[in-house]
Amino acid sequence: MPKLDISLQEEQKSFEVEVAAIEKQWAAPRQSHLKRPYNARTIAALRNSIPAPSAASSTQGVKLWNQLRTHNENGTCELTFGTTDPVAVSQMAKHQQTVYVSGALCGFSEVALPGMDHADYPWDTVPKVVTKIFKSQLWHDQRQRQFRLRHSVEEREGLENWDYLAPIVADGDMGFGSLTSTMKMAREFVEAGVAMIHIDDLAIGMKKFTIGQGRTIVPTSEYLDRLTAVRMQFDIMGSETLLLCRCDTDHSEFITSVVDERDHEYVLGATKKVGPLQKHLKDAQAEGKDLKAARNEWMESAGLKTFDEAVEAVASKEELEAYTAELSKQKFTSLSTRREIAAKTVKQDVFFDWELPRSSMGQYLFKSCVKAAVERAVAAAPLGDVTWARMDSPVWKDLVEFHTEVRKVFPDRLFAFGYTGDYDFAKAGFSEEKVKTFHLDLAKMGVVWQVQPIWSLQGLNLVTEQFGKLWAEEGIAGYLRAVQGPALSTKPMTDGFEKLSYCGGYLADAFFETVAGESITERGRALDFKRH
Ligand SMILES: C[C@](O)(C(=O)O)[C@H](CC(=O)O)C(=O)O
Repeated sequence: MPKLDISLQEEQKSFEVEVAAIEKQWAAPRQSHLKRPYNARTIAALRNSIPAPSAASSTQGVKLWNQLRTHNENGTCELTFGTTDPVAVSQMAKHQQTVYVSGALCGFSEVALPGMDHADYPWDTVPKVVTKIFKSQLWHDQRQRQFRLRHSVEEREGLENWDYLAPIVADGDMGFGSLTSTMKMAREFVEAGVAMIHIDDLAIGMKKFTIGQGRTIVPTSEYLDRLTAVRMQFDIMGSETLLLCRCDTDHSEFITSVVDERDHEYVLGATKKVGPLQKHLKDAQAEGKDLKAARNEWMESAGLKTFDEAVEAVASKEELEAYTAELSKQKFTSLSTRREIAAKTVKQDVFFDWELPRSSMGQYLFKSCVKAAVERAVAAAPLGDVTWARMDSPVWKDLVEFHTEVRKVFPDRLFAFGYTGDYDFAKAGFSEEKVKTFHLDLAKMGVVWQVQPIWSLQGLNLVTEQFGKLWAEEGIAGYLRAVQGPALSTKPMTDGFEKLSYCGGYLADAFFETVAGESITERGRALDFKRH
């Protein structure tokens, strides 16, 4: 094998040049808000000796960044939706600035074995869909450009000119494994041309949106490690790709471990001297009792509380004040320190055991609240560009609290928000008027990117069902009335077979012409002009 033809001095010099370039990129306005736990020298040494294929992702990332910053300045927002279909994406170009590739949708329509969104599909499923979508965008961009440029400058004035290259935002779920799988996934996304990916704090295999029970988050430290792994991979590739820090802390019921003291405030323990939950369940099983009922019975008997609530339950007013005053001297306090403070400030013994309620898989019970989500979002913010606290329902008070509190620490923070298909706005107390301005009210708090992630599931299902009925009942007459007619007469025209432009006929002709000369397509075009 030939050796690299480079002297030691040249090698060192090119390394120093690379380090300087990285430092310059990190200091530029696009990235200056990011704080890494590593330095440019470490990253430069982790790079290949030729540039990584990240140009498209960088271009799209910067484009998205500028779009979002502009929305932020104007108090407006981008409203997009999720799809995995290139045809749908081509129409989105007319009304949306961005495209969302949803993991849930990929899990329904892009895998051999579909299923409910438990993020249980292979780790490269979503990156592959991004590849498909981005290539389709490039194709539309190319065929539109070629179509336009075969016309004179004057003629072009009246031709469509859409921005087909809408930045793609994609679902990276929880990173799909350890640090190296998270890095591989991030790399595939960048190579696919993604503009932004989101990474959440759910435990692997613990995304449960069906029965609700059992949604589990990882410790703050593990969440930050995931985000750092993605950031590092972006840096190794020198890409400008955006990282959206999503946290699913809202309504999570468990946490996998108590290794990080930042989470201790929210872990629930038994405050009554009961036996362990697992033993109670085993006994119930042996006796043939209903396990769900047995679990509920145990939960009620255990007096579940956080440590602070346990203190509050036994302390006098003065003792509680002394406890709280001592506690507020530091930002995060571990359980053992909390115990020490309680021992000093509260006369009565505080019984609290977070081991007793642990699940059969070892999870601890977690009491989710907006404050916990805010703390995670604040800890994560320096690693990413945008923040999203996924919420199960649109509780306006919580939304205001979350975004206001994060902005107290990061005044320019950009946020994302996801509308799930079954949000019950009426139940959440919204009037019709308030729903109408909901997205704009959110935008005023910096929520500049808003997505209906699963439109393809709810919307496309609905449209397909309606069309299926019409077609079965009315045949071609129904088709002409409800589909072909409006598609051909809508202005701007819904792409379909418009002058062979949308379907790429002229682009294919251009390839033939370039290779074999004009004559090869003459007959075909003559026929085409007759048709239109
Ligand atoms: C955004 C999401 O991650 C997705 O996969 O599309 C889902 C969507 C949903 O459940 O509506 C999520 O919010 O977790």
